Amino acid sequence: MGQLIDGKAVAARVRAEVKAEVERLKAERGLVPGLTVVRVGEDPASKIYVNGKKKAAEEVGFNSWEEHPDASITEEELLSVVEKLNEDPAVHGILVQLPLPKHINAERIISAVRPEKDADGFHPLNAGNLSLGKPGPRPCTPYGVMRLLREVGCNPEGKKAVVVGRSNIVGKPMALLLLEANATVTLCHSKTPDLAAEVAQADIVVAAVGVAEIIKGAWIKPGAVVIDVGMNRMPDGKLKGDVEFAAAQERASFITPVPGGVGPMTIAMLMRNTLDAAKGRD
Ligand SMILES: Nc1nc(=O)c2c([nH]1)NC[C@@H]1CN(c3ccc(C(=O)N[C@@H](CCC(=O)O)C(=O)O)cc3)C=[N+]21
Repeated sequence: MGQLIDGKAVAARVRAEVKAEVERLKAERGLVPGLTVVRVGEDPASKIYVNGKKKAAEEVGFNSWEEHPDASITEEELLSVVEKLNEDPAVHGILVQLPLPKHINAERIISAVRPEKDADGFHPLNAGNLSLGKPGPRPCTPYGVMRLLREVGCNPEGKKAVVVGRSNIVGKPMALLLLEANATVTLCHSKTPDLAAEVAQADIVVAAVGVAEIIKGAWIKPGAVVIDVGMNRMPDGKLKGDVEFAAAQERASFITPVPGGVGPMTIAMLMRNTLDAAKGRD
């Protein structure tokens, strides 16, 4: 029976580390990191996340602001909101909450954020730096997954890692981070002919598909570490992951729950990226 990976507890530890560094930054340089979240219109799922972020920012001692324009804002107007934040020296981290309304080209907005202030690690320059193995902000969810692996003593080096899902915000950067950590990485997606056979090879499985319980417990190699990034809202309001949890836990050595696994880490790593932006990276 696999051990639970307590994402809430690890996230609290990350926040405590960030908090200690913020105190030092304040004392030594009189600098308070600032984070602004831009949330366009109303999206109920986004609200939970933004509230979690606000609480975390407060806890670690950041200045934290929210810009909340109406869904009717034009692309040009939103670009000038981003431009204003780019120019504001008190703002070290900018996060533009996705998804954006359909009339706005999200790619254009993300590219408008100054790469140094890109708290999400979504800017093309930062995506490029990740793929080149150069420093820079890392996408918060895969960055958090790497931290969870470390916490349970799972060093990816020499292991077979299978990532399911190839999104630009989770799957692709996840594969790159695991590769950087010297895993042998397979990136699976909707056109993968035999997903079960791929997953069955994996010492580390990262599920980031967005389909409830698509990864069956019986596929898991005994002793594998299973990380579930899925957050699927069921009709009863409960959250379910991408992994068939109980059956997978039978075989795994470690497994993340949903909720309480990867989700809280995403927010904690956002704090880490913002702190690093305020410190100035080299
Ligand atoms: N630019 C941008 N960056 C993001 O990182 C981003 C985004 N847009 N848009 C929305 C998604 C969603 N997201 C979540 C992160 C953590 C939890 C989280 O902490 N979830 C808790 C449970 C929450 C619950 O119970 O509903 C958990 O998994 O334990 C949720 C959602 C970040 N996102």
